[in-house]
Amino acid sequence: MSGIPLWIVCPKENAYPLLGLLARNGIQRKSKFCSRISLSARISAYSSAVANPGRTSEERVYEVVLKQASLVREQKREKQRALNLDKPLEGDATNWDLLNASYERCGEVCAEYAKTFYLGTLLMTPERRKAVWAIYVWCRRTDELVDGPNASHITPMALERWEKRLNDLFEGRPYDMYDAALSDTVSKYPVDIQPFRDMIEGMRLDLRKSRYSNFDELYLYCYYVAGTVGLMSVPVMGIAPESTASTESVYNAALALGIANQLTNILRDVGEDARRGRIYLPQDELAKAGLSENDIFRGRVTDKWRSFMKGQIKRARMFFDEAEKGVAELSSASRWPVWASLLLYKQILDAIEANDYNNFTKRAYVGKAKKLVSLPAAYGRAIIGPPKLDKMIMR
Ligand SMILES: CC(C)=CCC/C(C)=C/CC/C(C)=C/CC/C(C)=C/[C@@H]1[C@@H](COP(=O)(O)OP(=O)(O)O)[C@]1(C)CC/C=C(\C)CC/C=C(\C)CCC=C(C)C
Ligand SMILES: [Mn+2]
Repeated sequence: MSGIPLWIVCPKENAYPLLGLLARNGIQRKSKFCSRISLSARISAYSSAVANPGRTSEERVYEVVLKQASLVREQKREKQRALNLDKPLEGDATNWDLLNASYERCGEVCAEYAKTFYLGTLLMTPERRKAVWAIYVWCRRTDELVDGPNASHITPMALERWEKRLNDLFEGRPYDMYDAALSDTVSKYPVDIQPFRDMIEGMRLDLRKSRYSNFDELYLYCYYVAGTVGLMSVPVMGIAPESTASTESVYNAALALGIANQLTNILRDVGEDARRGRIYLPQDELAKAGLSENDIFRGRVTDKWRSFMKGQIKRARMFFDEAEKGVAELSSASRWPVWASLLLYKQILDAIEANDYNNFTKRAYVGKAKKLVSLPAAYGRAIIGPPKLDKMIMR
């Protein structure tokens, strides 16, 4: 990534496995009148046999959702701290200038790599916007480790050093100016380190694994590399004060958006990934559809392939649907960028269909005109806030 130094030092201290078993899902109002069918129940119709006889990946990931949600509730109770969020940074003038310069650099990187998203962040309060930029840059740098120009030199040891560096910045010892911005952000917002560690775990997975036996394995990968982004972002973007949804259910929607985006990314990039020897699609589902690895490497669009792709697209859309239920619960200024990115990414699925499911040699992309139309559409949705509890009860 241009302009971002990727040197990393120090050995790893600890890895952090996912733990836990819990029930979940749907936007749960803080009312007993509203219940929903769980996402997992509906998704399982599209996920063939789950290989893991114990907990599913979804159950394991939900532990992280609950932990993050409880951190947010804890912080809500610390009223004074919450009041400080939009106050100027503390410390002497030099530190303050340096920190501001760090945040500005994060904003520049964000503007360069994700223009639409950057524009959306300009609607947020200055403090929230800077914090989202800092998270964006850390995610981008982490992704660049395994996906960027230096990716062939990246070893598990380099990822260990990156994780050590993450631990240090969470403890207030940043290595460089981008880290300094994130270090400041995580000291001010109730952001847990777990999703950050898990994203690094996703990069480790990318180094050692190029096949996924079933959807359960793929789900975990999608959580690591993208669901984590949702969990990192919500504490900063904030939940609307008038929201009656439970914190967990908003985090669940955020997780669903990350999963939906990553599934879409995988469906878009089937050909490109195959050329790198990677097949992210669940092997058991491919076999069930009568498709072999060679069919993918040869890249022929057959009826079997079309029918397989229809099922995959349907599942990705279910995750988008789940995510959509949560966007209205976010703080008003954060809804627009989230809607914009959701609508834009979801249209990649339409583009795959429009390409007659040829995701081997044709890249599905959303043209400028469609992008432009999506922005006011996103704005229209963003002005709708959380449903009122009395209306929910009457339904
Ligand atoms: C508003 C908004 C989108 C906020 C998120 C900002 C943020 C911190 C983004 C970081 C993204 C990033 C650099 C992730 C690193 C891993 C990665 C590249 C994941 C893939 C993204 C797409 O990138 P791209 O198309 O460039 O992929 P290639 O590198 O070219 O292959 C991902 C597919 C996933 C990114 C995941 C999200 C953007 C999830 C966003 C979820 C929320 C913001 C939660 C919203 C809240 C509710 C309640 C729905
Ligand atoms: Mn990538």
